[in-house]
Amino acid sequence: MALNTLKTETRGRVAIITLNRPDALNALNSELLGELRETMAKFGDDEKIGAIVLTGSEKAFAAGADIKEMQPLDYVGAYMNDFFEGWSAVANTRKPVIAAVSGYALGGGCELAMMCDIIIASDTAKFGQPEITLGVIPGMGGTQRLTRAIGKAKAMDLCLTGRFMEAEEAERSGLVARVVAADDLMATAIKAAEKIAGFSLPVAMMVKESVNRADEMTLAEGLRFERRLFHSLFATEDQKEGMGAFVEKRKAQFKHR
Ligand SMILES: CC(C)(O)CC(=O)SCCNC(=O)CCNC(=O)[C@H](O)C(C)(C)COP(=O)(O)OP(=O)(O)OC[C@H]1O[C@@H](n2cnc3c(N)ncnc32)[C@H](O)[C@@H]1OP(=O)(O)O
Repeated sequence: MALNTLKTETRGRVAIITLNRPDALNALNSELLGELRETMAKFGDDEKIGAIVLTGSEKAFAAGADIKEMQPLDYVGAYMNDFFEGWSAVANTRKPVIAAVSGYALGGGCELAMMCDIIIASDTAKFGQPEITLGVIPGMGGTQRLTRAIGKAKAMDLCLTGRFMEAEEAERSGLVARVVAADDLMATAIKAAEKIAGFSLPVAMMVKESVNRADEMTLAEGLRFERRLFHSLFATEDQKEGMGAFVEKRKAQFKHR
């Protein structure tokens, strides 16, 4: 498939997807969504890939959904097409995804970063949900995922004022896992992805699934869900290998089985 709005490459077991609409600060349009869905599905199905890094440009991870594409929408059109529902496929990617964020991550850009599992930001990153300035509210999860990530006080502040939050505040608030110098962003994100991809893939996928359940379940349900997944891992070769390697004082060689 020829890609117009993305670039992709693989490095060992890590896939790197770069948003590539430089003239529009990587604004998220339908074409980009289609290509991102296909690419995520392709890497999701590829047994040789253990983790994905999603990034943008130095100036913008993504400056939001494409306002020029949205502007002519009417209510019936938006409702009948369930506009933005397509992003659920990206959020539901089962392999670990790291967002490497530099520059603007606004509106849908911030929401896309929050669909990923770990956000690593450069010290130039700016996060925000400025939809209120356009006469709308966030529509790709901003009011929900941001509130879960940073709490009601900060989420209300960002969504109601539309102000941008610098990387340091984003890390302090719990949105961002790590902040690094801009020059180190990709190396740091790829190194973290390589680390994850070196572990057992089914185990990494179960970690992701179980942590994500914390947002959806009561504590009692979540603890039971986690424990059942834990029990199931004793049926895998990788549990035998991981624990065997520890006991034998050697490095584990996981087979993803
Ligand atoms: C998914 C939802 C429902 O939650 C909704 C959204 O995501 S709504 C969009 C939220 N995002 C925004 O409101 C940010 C819009 N962009 C900006 O405010 C500024 O571009 C900026 C502050 C990020 C950067 O400003 P500046 O450096 O001055 O660059 P510009 O000249 O403004 O932009 C360059 C170029 O990119 C186009 N652009 C930027 N953002 C978008 C966008 N979200 N959609 C479409 N196009 C965008 C901008 O129009 C410029 O292009 P030209 O007009 O020069 O062709």
